[in-house]
Amino acid sequence: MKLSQLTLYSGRLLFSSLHTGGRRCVASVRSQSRFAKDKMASAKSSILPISYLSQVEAQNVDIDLMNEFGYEMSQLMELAGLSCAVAVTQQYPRDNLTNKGKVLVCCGPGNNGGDGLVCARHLKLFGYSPCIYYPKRTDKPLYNGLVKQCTSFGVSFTTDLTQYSDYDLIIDAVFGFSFKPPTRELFIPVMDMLRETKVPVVSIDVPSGVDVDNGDAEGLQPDMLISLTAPKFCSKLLTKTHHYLGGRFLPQPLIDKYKLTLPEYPGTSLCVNYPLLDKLGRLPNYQVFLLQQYSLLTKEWEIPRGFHQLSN
Ligand SMILES: NC(=O)C1=CN([C@@H]2O[C@H](COP(=O)(O)OP(=O)(O)OC[C@H]3O[C@@H](n4cnc5c(N)ncnc54)[C@H](OP(=O)(O)O)[C@@H]3O)[C@@H](O)[C@H]2O)[C@H](O)CC1
Ligand SMILES: [K+]
Repeated sequence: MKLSQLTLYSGRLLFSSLHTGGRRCVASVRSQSRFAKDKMASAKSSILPISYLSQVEAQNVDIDLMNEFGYEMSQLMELAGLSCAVAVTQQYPRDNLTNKGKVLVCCGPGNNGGDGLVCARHLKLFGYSPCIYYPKRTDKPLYNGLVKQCTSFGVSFTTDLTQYSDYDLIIDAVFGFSFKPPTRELFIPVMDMLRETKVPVVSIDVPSGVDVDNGDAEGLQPDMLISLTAPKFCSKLLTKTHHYLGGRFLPQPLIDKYKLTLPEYPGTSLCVNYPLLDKLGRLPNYQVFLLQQYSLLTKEWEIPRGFHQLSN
């Protein structure tokens, strides 16, 4: 099945041209296609792409959350790490995985690593078998507590990166939005492993090792990215990556202050699956395909909540 053009307009999913091998599919979209043309002829599309944050903005949002809104870092980290664990269960349900959820969680020295420790604990609670690689531990009460919690929950730790192909998934919680290239020596083995492995890699907040503002076309291209609060500019290069937004803790005044356009979280969800755009601001093909499958399956032509309108 080949979809050659898709337009999202006024909250409805409109197919303007669909080529398919199945007659039933052709018939079922024809009336929608006519509807799409009528609508398009009479109206102008509105554009609501997701907002991106620079490195400095992301750091300022963090500071504002704590200084202006009374959050503690441990609260933010708990919500961030939990949303990552939930997103992983949605994208990679445990029972679909060959080793029933063996996950290597690679944690760095900063808060991104802290998110990884929280995520590992929740994955354990969700029935996965996480194992943590944590080469540079931070001796602060927050991190010592997170390590203790993981140990108490029976999460194991490893210093061995050679057996990575035994895992179903690898979580990249090495560096987040404060990373400054180049990568220092201690982290080169884990960065090499993340780039080379064929095991799906899930990056928390940003793909580790890439320039947060400019990205890196040669850098890590994870299979899944969970952006926290809002995606960072570097994620614009990740057009084949499953993308989720997590960290549901932004108060409206901060959304307004940073002029953020973000998808709505459905109901009580802690994360939302949301497409990243390609360089030209279009949906990448696989996301189009998912939307199309959703519509054909459910016969609903409304965009699932969380998918915003995109321009022509
Ligand atoms: N508001 C939110 O969205 C929240 C996000 N959270 C998560 O926090 C990270 C950002 O955390 P931060 O501690 O500021 O930064 P990092 O985790 O990216 O890493 C900083 C540490 O990494 C070291 N570093 C930096 N560059 C390099 C390098 N090239 N090689 C080796 N090590 C490097 C840095 O060392 P310094 O010596 O330079 O200080 C730090 O040790 C965000 O991305 C989210 O994942 C919060 O959990 C909740 C709120
Ligand atoms: K990361």
